[in-house]
Amino acid sequence: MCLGDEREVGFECLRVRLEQGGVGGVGVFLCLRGRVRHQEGGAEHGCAGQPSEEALRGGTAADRMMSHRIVPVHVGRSSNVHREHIQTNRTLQIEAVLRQDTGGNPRLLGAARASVFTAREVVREEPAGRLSFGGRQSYERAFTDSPSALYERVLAANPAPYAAHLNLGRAEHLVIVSPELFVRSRGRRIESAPIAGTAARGANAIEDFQILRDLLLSDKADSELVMCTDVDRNDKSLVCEPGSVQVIAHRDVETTPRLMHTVEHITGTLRDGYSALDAFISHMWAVTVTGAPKIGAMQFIEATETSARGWYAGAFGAFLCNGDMDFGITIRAVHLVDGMARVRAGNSLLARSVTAYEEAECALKAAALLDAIDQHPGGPDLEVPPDPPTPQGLRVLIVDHEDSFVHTLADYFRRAGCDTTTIRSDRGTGIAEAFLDQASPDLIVLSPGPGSPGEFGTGRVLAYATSRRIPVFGVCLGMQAIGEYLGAELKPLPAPAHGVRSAVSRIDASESNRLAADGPRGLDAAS
Ligand SMILES: C=C(O[C@@H]1C=C(C(=O)O)C=C[C@H]1O)C(=O)O
Repeated sequence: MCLGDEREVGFECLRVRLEQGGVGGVGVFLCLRGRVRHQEGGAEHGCAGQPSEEALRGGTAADRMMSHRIVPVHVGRSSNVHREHIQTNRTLQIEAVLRQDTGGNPRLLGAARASVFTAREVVREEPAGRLSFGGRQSYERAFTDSPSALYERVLAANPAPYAAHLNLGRAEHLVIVSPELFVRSRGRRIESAPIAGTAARGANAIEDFQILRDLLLSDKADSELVMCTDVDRNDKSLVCEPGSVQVIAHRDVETTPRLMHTVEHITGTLRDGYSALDAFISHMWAVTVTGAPKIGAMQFIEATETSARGWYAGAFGAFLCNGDMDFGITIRAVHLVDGMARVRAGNSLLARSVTAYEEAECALKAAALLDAIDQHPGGPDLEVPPDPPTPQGLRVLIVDHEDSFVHTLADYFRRAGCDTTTIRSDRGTGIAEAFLDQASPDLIVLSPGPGSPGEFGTGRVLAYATSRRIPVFGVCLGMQAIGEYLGAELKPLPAPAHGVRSAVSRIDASESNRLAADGPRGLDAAS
């Protein structure tokens, strides 16, 4: 299928091919260009169909196998969808915007012109409460690797619900790991899931939680998503039964290994006379990659994006023989052509957007892909920090006082290369000396536990360790046991603190030396 100057012509081509039907195969696999800009001088080619001989000769076997085929199938009847033409609006002249943005700096105005991020200056002109889309950040690298090898690397690092390696012919490839559903249908039910609101994942679950909390509390992310939802509901109302359009999830959270997003899920039931293809057309182009209100946002894109989007922000997926369809949005995609790998990224912009943040967000979205490109055999080596030296073979005996951190503790010691044994301490009697002799530990770790040390006969283990000069490390109840053994008095806290989150503060070296010199008597055992 070719989308040329007129989208309608393109869709009629598609419709004709779909309605030919009757040819074997499972469905029509499509990848649509995400351009909203008209191309002077005629139609574009190579969006689908058989790849050229030239393309088939190049690349690995896997690259060649990824060549896609169009198989006509029947998916439904003709469209009644009302279509609107996109008017080209060039009142905001790109050059003027760039000059304003760069203050006429020739370095920025020169070769980097196409990647200068001008969104804020332009958006500032926009009425508040309007969502525009900045799809202008483009990153590129020389690329000589195999496209299928890149796909495997990218996918392994970024598992995604909409992933594909498409051989587009003429040695042009797309590698896509998109998190975003464009629109899908199952029978009469259609569904989309606009994403707006992005943050980098934290280093661990605790950081993730804080980042997620900030994202959910972000007014800006909320406004972006709500505006997207309004447009998406509007898209659905064009083809759905009255009253059937529903937001079934609001600001749901979806994560990829490097990012977290807030997402809506919106469903509707197709009206009689409309097919999956109508649903596809009515959602074009997805609000999350254009903006709101849609037509004005597309005019903004026309006027301000300095290069045509090409495949970026289009859609890829399949129309199936049973009339269903499932399409993802072509974002998080690497476009491979002419020995270059290009990654484009964009984001939602509001009048209150701050350029630096938006720029950083684009870079963040592209980073996982760029890292995978850079890892190719001829690319720069990834810096892998050497493992810290680990004390091999130290025998650690962990005395278990019925606590829920015992095996976590053991895991820490194992990670450090220790040979770890865990033994449950009998209540009242502790650990038999014969066992301690047999274990012959280099370190004894007294675990946390409920109650007080005396209940576990910890004194017996400590006496054993002292007599043989074996170091002891105590955690919580274990530490209290050491304190009590050395004569400290234990007092209960005013209120139970088990399982309650509390701040941990770091004390400096002089403070810890003072505490050590004062001995455990100076400590409130509960602190
Ligand atoms: C357009 C992109 O991302 C879109 C914009 C998002 C946002 O503004 O937070 C999130 C996901 C996508 O809908 C992209 O990755 O290039």
